[in-house]
Amino acid sequence: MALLQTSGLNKHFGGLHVTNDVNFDLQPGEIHCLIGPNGAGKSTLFRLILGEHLPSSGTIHYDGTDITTAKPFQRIRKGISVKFQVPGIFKALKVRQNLEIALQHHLEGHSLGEEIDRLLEFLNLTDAADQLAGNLSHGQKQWLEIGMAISLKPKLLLLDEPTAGMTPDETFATGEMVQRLNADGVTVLAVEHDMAFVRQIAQRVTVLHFGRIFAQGTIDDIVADERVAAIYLGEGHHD
Ligand SMILES: Nc1ncnc2c1ncn2[C@@H]1O[C@H](COP(=O)(O)OP(=O)(O)OP(=O)(O)O)[C@@H](O)[C@H]1O
Repeated sequence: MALLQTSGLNKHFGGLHVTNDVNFDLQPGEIHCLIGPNGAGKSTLFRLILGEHLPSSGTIHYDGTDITTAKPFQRIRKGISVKFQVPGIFKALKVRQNLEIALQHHLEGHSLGEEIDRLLEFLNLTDAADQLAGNLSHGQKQWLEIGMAISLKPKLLLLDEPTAGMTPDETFATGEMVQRLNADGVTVLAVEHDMAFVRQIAQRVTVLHFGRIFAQGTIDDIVADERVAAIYLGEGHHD
């Protein structure tokens, strides 16, 4: 059974039909990348899954229950977590303190310290633990964001362009991080423009175009699909 399934999902903003009859599934344990030209409706589909938008019609099932109208916090409680592009870290606090805030609701004392150390190591941030978060490099800030998002031990992690603005080395390290998370059982859905990163992590790729699922398959299927190449033609580089 799918971990997440959207059925006949539609979203209109006034006269604009941004999500168009989307039947999209995520299988438990997969890393899935969502790609498509600018304005294809990727962010809108994310926000529908998170409950930040409600669909105009259609349903969303997650982990055996209908969450179509569930509030965002109810979805978070069910194990859906997100890392957006816009930083949500506390820049004036140390890296360690940021993780402490994220973790303190469900851990305390000794186990809190241990979990922070484990997360710091996982995020390649052990050496930066006592730096102010605002002084981290761009890539390190994104990793701290990922740390905040995974502190709740989600079943499903949504990543919105996780490598935007990163150096190739940071991008590759992020891919390894996502793969380690996935090896721990986390299902991942990433919106991403960097095809090298998509190739590194994706087990399955969905292409959205004008709000519809245009193609789906492995990265090799997608790269070999001339129809997919055609929809990107004429589009400037996006990053
Ligand atoms: N709240 C909103 N109100 C009105 N129109 C919206 C709203 N959110 C998105 N749109 C429109 O829906 C379309 C799809 O936007 P969306 O951000 O989902 O695309 P995207 O594939 O994520 O694009 P990008 O790759 O540029 O981030 C765009 O035309 C956008 O202007």
